Amino acid sequence: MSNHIEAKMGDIADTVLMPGDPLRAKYIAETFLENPVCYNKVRNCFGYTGTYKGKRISIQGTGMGIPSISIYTNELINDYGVKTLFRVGTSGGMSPNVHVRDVVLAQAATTDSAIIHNTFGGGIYYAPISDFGLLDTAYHVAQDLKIPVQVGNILAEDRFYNDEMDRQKLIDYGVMATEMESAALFMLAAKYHVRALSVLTISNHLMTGESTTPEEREKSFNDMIKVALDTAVKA
Ligand SMILES: O=P(O)(O)O[C@H]1O[C@H](CO)[C@@H](O)[C@H]1O
Ligand SMILES: O=c1cc[nH]c(=O)[nH]1
Repeated sequence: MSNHIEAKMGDIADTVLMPGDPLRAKYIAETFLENPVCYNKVRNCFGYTGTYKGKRISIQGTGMGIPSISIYTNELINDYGVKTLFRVGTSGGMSPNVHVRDVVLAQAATTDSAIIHNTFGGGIYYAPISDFGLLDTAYHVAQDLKIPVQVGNILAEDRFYNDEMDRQKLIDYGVMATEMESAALFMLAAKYHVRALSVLTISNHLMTGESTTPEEREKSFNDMIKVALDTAVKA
């Protein structure tokens, strides 16, 4: 048991998919895993372990934002020995090159997070990046599955509602889409020498106004999940 997860040691696999929405964790476990067992209901941040194509995999909801995912990432790594972490989340499109329902592999996560800056202090602006091995495998898994993916820099921002961000400048510098967690996931994975990747689905587009329904955000986006699960099996 850790501060926010009631699982016993050994209940959680060494590879974990991490959706922000705990109900998406339930959906993934019940839809994709064989023999899913729920190991966590603390704060309704559901966690499940089962098998996928013979590999033991866990799915852990993380809640929204860098403070919340940082708690689960720290505890999964340090209290349960997790070695490979995939965020599977929704993301707001920014670049005109991405569209609703597209899958994005986050190569790096630009951020305005004070947590990241305060970790280093001074004039350091740390560049959180995903694990290249996972990124490479996910890219080729997606090609094999004939699921189009875009790879590149995303934004992990502290505020969902943020009308002060100069989004056009970020787009001009190659940032494709925004979400709220990947920078912390990548930084903590680097700190503890484990592997992390974010596989995202564009749920809405901030510049064009395209959108999806809350039900679709909870229950669909199966392409993203298949890419993450098949990468977990191969990586
Ligand atoms: O769909 P999830 O994984 O929660 O991710 C995105 O959705 C939430 C905002 O609605 C934030 O957590 C953001 O990163
Ligand atoms: O953080 C997020 C996630 C999805 N869509 C957004 O606009 N922002």
